[in-house]
Amino acid sequence: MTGAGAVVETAPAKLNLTLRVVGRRADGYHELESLVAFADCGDRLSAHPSGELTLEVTGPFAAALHDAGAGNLVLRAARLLAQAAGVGRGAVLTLDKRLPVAAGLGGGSADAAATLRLLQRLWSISLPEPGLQALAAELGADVPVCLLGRPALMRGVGERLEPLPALPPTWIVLANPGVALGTPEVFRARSGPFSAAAPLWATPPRTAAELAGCLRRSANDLEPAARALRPQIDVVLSALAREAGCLLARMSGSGASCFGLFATPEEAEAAVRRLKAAQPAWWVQATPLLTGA
Ligand SMILES: C[C@](O)(CO)[C@H](O)COP(=O)(O)OP(=O)(O)OC[C@H]1O[C@@H](n2ccc(N)nc2=O)[C@H](O)[C@@H]1O
Ligand SMILES: Nc1ncnc2c1ncn2[C@@H]1O[C@H](COP(=O)(O)OP(=O)(O)OP(=O)(O)O)[C@@H](O)[C@H]1O
Repeated sequence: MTGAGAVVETAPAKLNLTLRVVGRRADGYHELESLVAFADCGDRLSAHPSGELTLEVTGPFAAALHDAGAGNLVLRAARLLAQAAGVGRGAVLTLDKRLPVAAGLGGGSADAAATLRLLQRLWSISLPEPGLQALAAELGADVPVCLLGRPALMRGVGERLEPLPALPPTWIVLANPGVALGTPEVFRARSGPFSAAAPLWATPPRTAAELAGCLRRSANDLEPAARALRPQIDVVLSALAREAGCLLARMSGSGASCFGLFATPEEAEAAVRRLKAAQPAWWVQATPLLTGA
């Protein structure tokens, strides 16, 4: 329930459909080339007008979020926006945490981006797009793409975004084995040569099967390091790949969440039923891909 004057935003899960690590900057951050898209499931954020800035976290993954205080990305985004826009007001914020935490689905980044959108509405302000994107980049590498919120080719450390034409209708099964994995740990553990940048496709894919075919030409370069740190990822990937109709199984971001690509909701939902029965402790969801159409 949201009361009078409340505004609501969704914070969709981010998927790295491909992720190439193409270099490393002098400051230690890695240069990436990643096809990013979003799933139609995520956290929910609501806000009421108030003089103070407060945050309450609810939902299935509230307890997994160790920092619901000042360090939370929602409050950091709110303070940054208020400062940049010269706003003296606050908000009573409620975050319904439905995405697993430290899971490769960009939950915190999606929440930060949703906060920027939500509070602009609540405070009746509209920052110019470049200024807003700069605030997003200050909050985290994945926040700019979450602010864009549509399929995009992400380069640099996440600040160079090329919006893409709509992707074909596709169903996603998300699976997380219930083990957290921190992004810095995975980047530290990555070894081996950097990938070369590569074109995504000659012509945009028209079906889920064609999309899977294009994605197969790239990988998630963070997968080997993440799998070595959390062997449960191997179990998730092979379980997804065995499901009837699964066109591609891959890890998202720095893990440990993985996704399977399906052409139909029936196949995706049947896979979820079987995976939940076999692995009751996993978080498993079927959801459409947000195609950007
Ligand atoms: C792996 C991805 O999720 C792919 O979309 C992102 O690159 C990570 O995005 P994020 O979680 O928003 O990352 P940040 O919170 O900015 O960075 C966390 C840490 O990950 C490492 N990091 C992050 C991004 C990047 N391109 N290179 C890095 O080496 C850095 O050690 C950094 O201190
Ligand atoms: N609102 C938030 N939601 C989730 N995590 C948050 C939030 N605010 C701060 N954090 C912190 O951010 C860290 C990363 O959490 P998040 O769920 O965004 O990871 P992730 O899904 O692996 O992100 P990415 O895909 O961007 O690497 C955690 O250590 C978490 O405590």
